[in-house]
This record gives sequence, structure tokens and C-alpha cells, in this order.
Amino acid sequence: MIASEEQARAYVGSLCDEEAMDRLSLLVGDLVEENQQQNLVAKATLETVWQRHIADSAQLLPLGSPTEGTWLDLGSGAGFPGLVIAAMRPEAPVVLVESRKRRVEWLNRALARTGLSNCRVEGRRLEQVERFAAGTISARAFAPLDRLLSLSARFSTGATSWVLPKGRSAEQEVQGLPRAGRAMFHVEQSLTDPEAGIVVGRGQWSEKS
Ligand SMILES: C[S@@+](CC[C@H](N)C(=O)[O-])C[C@H]1O[C@@H](n2cnc3c(N)ncnc32)[C@H](O)[C@@H]1O
Repeated sequence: MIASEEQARAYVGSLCDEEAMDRLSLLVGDLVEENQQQNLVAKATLETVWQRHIADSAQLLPLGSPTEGTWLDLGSGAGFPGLVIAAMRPEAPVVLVESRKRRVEWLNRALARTGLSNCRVEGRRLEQVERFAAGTISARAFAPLDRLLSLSARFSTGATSWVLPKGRSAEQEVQGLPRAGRAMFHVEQSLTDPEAGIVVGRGQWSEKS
């Protein structure tokens, strides 16, 4: 379990190169500043920002398929987890979907600051985003699992990986799916919170799943 800022940095560093760590450090500095202007993340979480946000996002990288198609992050907010994935894998295409204007502006500024050209922001509601086939779909604190799957099903194919941090409710939310859906997903232990789970799966979601 990652239990300190030092461990969080070391863990993230084990998954990416030094340039990526520099980009993430830049993002952390900017996030702390921007959080004084708008409520991007809970203020208290900034004291452990590497644990609560950076490592919490980075742990999705080995569970997803960043080299297979576009990584789609739903409701990115301050950029978690999608912006962290884009910063760690600058060659992998990432799409961040976020509907709130000021958050979209922050995300675009963060991309410009870090010089990331692999990532674009869809500044609108997910329901209005034109369909494309996603290699990985991630979403943290976006919507209950059944609604999340309904909203994003049209972006999934048989080869799509799903990586969905779900906190304490992970197992319960999977059990609440129809039987075929339950078979598609399992829960991985979060490395940043002993009580949290990550819903992981592969395949195309349809309402008949
Ligand atoms: C609770 S925040 C989580 C942000 C980020 N994923 C995180 O974990 O820090 C949920 C975000 O999803 C966005 N959102 C909610 N519904 C959306 C939709 N239908 N389309 C696009 N963005 C949406 C909200 O504006 C908000 O920024």
C-alpha cells in the first residue's frame, strides 16, 4: 500500500521516465495555484496530492491498454486520471471529456504548459461527444457504474479495457449489474486506499450485457 508522499512519487516514477515526472511535478504546482481560483480538488487533499491524485491515477496505467487505441477519460475535472495518463505516456492518444467551462479552460492550459500534443479536451457533455472506438475507458468519481456504462457504451468495442476507480462501493456496484455484465468485470485492490477498489474489465458494453 502506498502510505506516504515519498512512496507515491517512487511508485509513479517506477511507471514512467524522468521527463514524465517533471511534467507531473509541473502539473502539481499549477494545480495548487489554480485551486485557489476554482475548487478543482478538495483543499485538504493537496497535502497528499501525490498519493490522493497522482499515484491514484497512475495505478490505472498498468490496468488499462495505453498502447492500444485512444484512452477516453470521462468527467476529467482537474485531470484525474486522464491528464496523468497523458503526461506519463506522451505517445498515447488521450481524450478528456469535461463539461464545466472553467475546468475545460484549466485542462487546456495544463496541456499547453506541459507541451502535451497527445491529448485533447472534449469540452462538452459526454452525451454530445461524437462516437469513436476507445482502447481504454477510465472514469473517477463520474457516475454510478450502471449509468457510467450506459453513457459510454457507444465508445466501447470487444477490445476496450475499462478501468474505473470506485472507492468502497466497487464490489457492490459490480454485483448490481445484470449477470452477463457481472462476468465482464472484476475488482482490483487500490494501491492508494486499503478500502477502495477499481472495477476492471474488457469488452463491449451493451444494455443487453
Ligand atoms: C466529481 S468530479 C470528478 C473529477 C475527476 N474525475 C476526479 O476524480 O478528480 C466529476 C466531473 O465530471 C464532470 N461531468 C459530470 N457529468 C458529465 C457529463 N455528462 N459529461 C461531461 N462531464 C461530466 C463534472 O463537471 C465534474 O468535473
